[in-house]
Amino acid sequence: MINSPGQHICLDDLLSRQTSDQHPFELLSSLCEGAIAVDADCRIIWMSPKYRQLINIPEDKELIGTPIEELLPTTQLPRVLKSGKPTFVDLMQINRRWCVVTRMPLKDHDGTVMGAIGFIFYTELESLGPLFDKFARLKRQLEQQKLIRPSRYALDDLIGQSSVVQQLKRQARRAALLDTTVLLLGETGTGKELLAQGIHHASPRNGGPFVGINMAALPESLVEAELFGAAPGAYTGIEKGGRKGKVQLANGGTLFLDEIAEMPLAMQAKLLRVLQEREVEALGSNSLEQVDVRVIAATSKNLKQLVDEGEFRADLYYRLNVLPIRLAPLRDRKEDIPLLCQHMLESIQKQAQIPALELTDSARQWLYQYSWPGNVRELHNRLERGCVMAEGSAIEPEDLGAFDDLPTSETCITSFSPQLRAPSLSLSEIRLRTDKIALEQALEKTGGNKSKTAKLLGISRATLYERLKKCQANK
Ligand SMILES: Nc1ncnc2c1ncn2[C@@H]1O[C@H](COP(=O)(O)OP(=O)(O)OP(=O)(O)O)[C@@H](O)[C@H]1O
Repeated sequence: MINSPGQHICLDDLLSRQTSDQHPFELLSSLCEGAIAVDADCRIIWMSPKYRQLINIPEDKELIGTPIEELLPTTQLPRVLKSGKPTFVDLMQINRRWCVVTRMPLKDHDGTVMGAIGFIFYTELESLGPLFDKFARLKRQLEQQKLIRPSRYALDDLIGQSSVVQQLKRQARRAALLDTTVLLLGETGTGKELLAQGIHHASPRNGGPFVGINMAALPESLVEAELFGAAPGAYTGIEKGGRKGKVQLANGGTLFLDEIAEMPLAMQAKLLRVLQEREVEALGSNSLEQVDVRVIAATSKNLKQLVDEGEFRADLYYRLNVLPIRLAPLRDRKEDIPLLCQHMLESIQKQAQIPALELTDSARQWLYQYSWPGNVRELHNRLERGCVMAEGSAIEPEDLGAFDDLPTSETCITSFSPQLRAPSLSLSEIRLRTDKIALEQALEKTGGNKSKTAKLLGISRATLYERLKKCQANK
């Protein structure tokens, strides 16, 4: 999605162009595959005939005044209204069809947002085939390059004010000055790779390469050649002059071995030789090559236990465990969450070029009480999701997926609602009935006001309309 803050359509200018036989919006509509306009309350004020056809609305059905979310629950026009900023070239699914859309705010001469208009430019995405192909090619290249990762981060990029993070940075700075092997221990997503890059960056080796390899991402048959290289003729298809392994590529710098516990036992012996003798023997070669690498290994597993179970070589374990550094899980340093959120939201919004979005108080509270099994990576992913799902100018808990994994409230409701006690009900039927009871009660409380009902239930208006529709369809 691309957007640009300064662009909008001036409603007054548009209306002044009205001729007796042509509505001003129709002029715009002739330029595209369909268009829809809403007022400042998000109610439909106009829809082009082509748009009607696309969403299968009969010509004689009156739509003026209908809240757009009733018709299109996933519409992004409310967001454009709130932010006052356009979004250019976004993909949207309308009636199971992907379309390229552009949305613009409608403003008066004073710059007040009076409404918003959405245009569909392409419904036949085949014409965009070359663009999708290019995207797929770049994605493939990126995935291949994930095996060799340059050092992009310094220790200052490690965000956190908590005493554990401050201590971690001190340990890392000391480790950077020594040239010994470092073993990073921590759950997935705690920042082990980030720390490895930071250590390399702060070390005297920072002029040399940082070569990362993820042992879990390599099929066992490729490990030897990828890691230690292959001599010419070692196997069919090998390059003429042989192939350098990651160990040779890291010469003079740092080799980061991620998920070291996944390294096959036979390869562990070869790695030990690199650590002890500083020499490497390429696959199919009978000569040894001197290398000067500093190894930083990382694991989320209990390596000592793997040693006891015979899954990991004891001698390698002791060689790697010279300087162990443990990274705390996010649930043990929740005081870092606000600062992490601030940095991550800024970077996500800058990268996606979307307007700034705040977290609501309830979203902040949820972030604080959640247990974070996926640690900082999960926090980043949830914030990214929040930026995509949020409909207004703030991110709500449900935009972060707060309720996705929770057992639904039916377990509580069944205890007091006799309608839900029938033993023959399936879980989805119970869920549907629970939703229905909650919706009916909330609508009654708010006198049928949908915005207030959504707020009361802690869901967006789009979700409310979606649930109402589902309940109606399953009456
Ligand atoms: N303290 C931190 N400050 C800023 N970003 C962080 C921090 N910790 C982790 N991240 C970010 O979280 C994501 C995951 O971090 P990283 O890949 O270093 O974790 P990991 O422990 O190596 O995970 P895995 O074991 O699954 O490979 C990355 O995008 C990283 O930049």
